[in-house]
Amino acid sequence: MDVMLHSSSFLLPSNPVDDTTGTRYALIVLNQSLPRFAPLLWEHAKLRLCADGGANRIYDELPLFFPHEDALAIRNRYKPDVIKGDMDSIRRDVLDFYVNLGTKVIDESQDQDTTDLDKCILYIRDSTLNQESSRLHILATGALGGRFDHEAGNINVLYRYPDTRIVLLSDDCLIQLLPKSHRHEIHIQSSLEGPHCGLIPIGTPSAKTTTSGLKWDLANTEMRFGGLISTSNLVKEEKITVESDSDLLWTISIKKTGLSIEDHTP
Ligand SMILES: Nc1ncnc2c1ncn2[C@@H]1O[C@H](COP(=O)(O)OP(=O)(O)OP(=O)(O)O)[C@@H](O)[C@H]1O
Ligand SMILES: Cc1ncc(C[n+]2csc(CCO)c2C)c(N)n1
Repeated sequence: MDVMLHSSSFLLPSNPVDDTTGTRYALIVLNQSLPRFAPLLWEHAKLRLCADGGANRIYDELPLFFPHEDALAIRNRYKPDVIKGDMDSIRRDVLDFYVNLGTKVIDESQDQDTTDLDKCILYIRDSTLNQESSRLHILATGALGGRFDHEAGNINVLYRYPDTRIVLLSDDCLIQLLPKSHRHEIHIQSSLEGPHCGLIPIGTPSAKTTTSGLKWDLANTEMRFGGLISTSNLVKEEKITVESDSDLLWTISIKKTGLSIEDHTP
């Protein structure tokens, strides 16, 4: 079984690991408050999308990260490549502003069966930047800590596209899928993330999960809702390994320190 490597090095101001592994990112801004590390993710990303009302967040909140600079200059500098969704949340003034800047707008108001996040994932998967030899890793901000139906829809996207590397982010934590098809090695950026973490068998129960590097490791342990699931676990080592007979969600806390704008402004 192949090993899949995971690292939250996209949270690092400079990206030495990704410079060597060549990982390329696409960013999706959802319609919730921007996390404090939004400018950093923006700079790392090769492709930047706003899901419908996410564009309002870029317009309204990005200038607040740069209180000493002109708001218009910031809005011009942080231009999304694409705004996609059912367009029921983006404001008219915001839409007009980005259309004038040359952002591509894709109105899919006819599709009321998939979420705006879904629509953005499909755009990235079909993008010419998403080459077979080097797939884009997708980071989605504002995915957690809001309305529960939206959160569940966001998590469902991880299961809809299990072959696409997607990380859901909030200010406080991140979530990603660990497909059962691989063994997983998670390299912990201990200055930026942890120690709280969890392994959650949300889609289907797991008869056997085995881990190393956690305070409460699992050894061929069963996990299921209604029984044991691994919440409030703690990272003990720099490398965590996970092997399971089910797809699992991995979640880890993001530290409050070391990720503010002052720490990375070029
Ligand atoms: N409170 C929230 N919690 C988590 N994710 C959210 C929340 N609000 C929005 N999102 C995410 O941002 C995307 C765009 O948000 P937007 O508000 O434009 O959606 P929407 O389709 O208008 O939602 P709705 O009509 O259900 O309120 C959503 O598809 C969802 O992925
Ligand atoms: C069973 C079922 N439940 C809810 C919706 C509604 N819905 C799901 S995604 C979406 C788009 C949000 O931007 C909307 C309105 C549906 N179509 N089918």
